[in-house]
Amino acid sequence: MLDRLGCMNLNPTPRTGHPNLPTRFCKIVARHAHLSSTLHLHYLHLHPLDPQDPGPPSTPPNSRSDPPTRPTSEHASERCDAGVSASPSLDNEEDGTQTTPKASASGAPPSVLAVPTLNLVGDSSDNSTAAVATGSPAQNSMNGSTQKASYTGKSNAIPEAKAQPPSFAVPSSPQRPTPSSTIAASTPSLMPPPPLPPHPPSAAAGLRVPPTASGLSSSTLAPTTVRKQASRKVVLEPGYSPLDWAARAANPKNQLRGAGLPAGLLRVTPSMLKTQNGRKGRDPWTSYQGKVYNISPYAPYHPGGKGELLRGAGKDSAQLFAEIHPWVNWEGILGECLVGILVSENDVQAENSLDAMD
Ligand code: HEM
Repeated sequence: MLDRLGCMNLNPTPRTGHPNLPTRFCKIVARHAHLSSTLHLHYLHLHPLDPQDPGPPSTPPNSRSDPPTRPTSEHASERCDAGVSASPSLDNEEDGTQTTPKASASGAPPSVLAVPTLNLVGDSSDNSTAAVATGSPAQNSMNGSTQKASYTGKSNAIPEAKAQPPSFAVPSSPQRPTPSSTIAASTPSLMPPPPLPPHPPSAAAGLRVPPTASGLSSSTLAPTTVRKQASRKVVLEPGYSPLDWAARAANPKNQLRGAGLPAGLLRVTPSMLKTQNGRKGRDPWTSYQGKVYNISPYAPYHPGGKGELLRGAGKDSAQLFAEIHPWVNWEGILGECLVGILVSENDVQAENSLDAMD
């Protein structure tokens, strides 16, 4: 009877949606051979899903006479496992030596029994037979020629094919023997592996400074440390802050140019400027951009100290000023201290000669 079950499992059942069901069922039967009669009934109840299966036999299964040498559990399991693909053994049972009718063949025409026998060998046109051999619905969608290549058509090769299902030739890229390709080869979706990501640029290439037309090198572009000099500001006396100076400069009565000067701007020669150095009771004057300023009133307000400011007395202070604090608004601070304009010695001599002619 178990042998009959194995034979019945050979029938292709693509409509069931679970092609592996017969195989699993046979294994269960092999483990529980003592319940074989009951399971047989269950199977016969499920079996009519096969359109070619006429359904349960007209006679009760237990009324049949099983062959005396077959009903062992091991043999049943072997036949079940092999029965998925072992159609040649079925042929042996279908020959004239087998007198007992098969369970699935009860009332079925001989063509039904011939279905499993033919198609492992080479009938590529019958995909349903190949589905029996593989037991996978997804594999059923594959063409039969591939399965034919896997099954050599010899009965002794069938158990090996069962133990290791045929590979359906999804050519995994030899350049990428990755697990993803293996999965793609074994899964029914057959989705190709994702493309390799582009190689990221190397760190050296990303950090390299491209050559420039100006010829700057990486050492030139390297951050330089700005060395900050210590402040040379002095502590001013109370009442001599920048705001105090601004308040004093805003009052024209303070006469920041100096006492005793004419109302207009003086024409100051370098020799005259040189004598205005702050000594001998003379106010210190300095020139800046062609103009002469009396720096005497600003000296106590100078943040850098009086001594620093008087370094420019009697001469031009443009260079010193630019070296120390070019951002300072000279004219804005010393505008009210303007004495005159700087002229050359020749210009003064010519002017004096003209005055003499008059
Ligand atoms: C001979 C020319 C001068 C010298 C040698 C000189 C020197 C200095 C020095 C050493 C400092 C301190 C800088 C620091 O370390 O913070 C200073 C600050 C200052 N000087 Fe002069 N100075 C001169 C002319 C002037 C003039 C003519 C003015 C005004 C028009 C002026 C306005 C200032 C101001 C406003 C500061 C403060 C700058 C700041 O707060 O950063 N200096 N000066």
